[in-house]
Amino acid sequence: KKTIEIGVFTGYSLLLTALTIPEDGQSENEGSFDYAFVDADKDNYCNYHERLMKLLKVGGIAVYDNTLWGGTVAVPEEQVPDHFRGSSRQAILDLNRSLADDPRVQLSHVALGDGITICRRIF
Ligand SMILES: C[S@@+](CC[C@H](N)C(=O)[O-])C[C@H]1O[C@@H](n2cnc3c(N)ncnc32)[C@H](O)[C@@H]1O
Repeated sequence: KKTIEIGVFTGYSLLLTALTIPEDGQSENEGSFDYAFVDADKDNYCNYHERLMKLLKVGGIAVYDNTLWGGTVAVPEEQVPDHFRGSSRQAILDLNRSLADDPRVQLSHVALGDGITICRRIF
């Protein structure tokens, strides 16, 4: 019912969320969000994750977009095309590693679009 989105742009993904939440859905407060969708500046994904671990309730879901980064997260460094290189790709690699090591969440990676990672806060 309570959702937050970081990186709204056209509002396309936010609209999908808005159409899905119940009529009495709303947005605010620490430890109380059911759902978060993150599709903003990749350099801050790890920071957003730390904030969301406080904002989400236990059992709440955070979804991170672009976690395949064009598939280059699974490509040897020397084979990554130049236009995929840079701080954003490094930030996605850092996020993927830190989520895999994060005992606060259960993870599911979905190879949909540019990759989404679904995290459920478990404590
Ligand atoms: C890829 S777009 C998001 C697309 C959106 N999910 C949609 O369905 O249209 C990324 C958005 O993140 C925003 N953004 C970038 N850095 C941000 C920041 N530090 N804080 C909040 N939003 C940010 C950009 O302005 C842009 O609107």
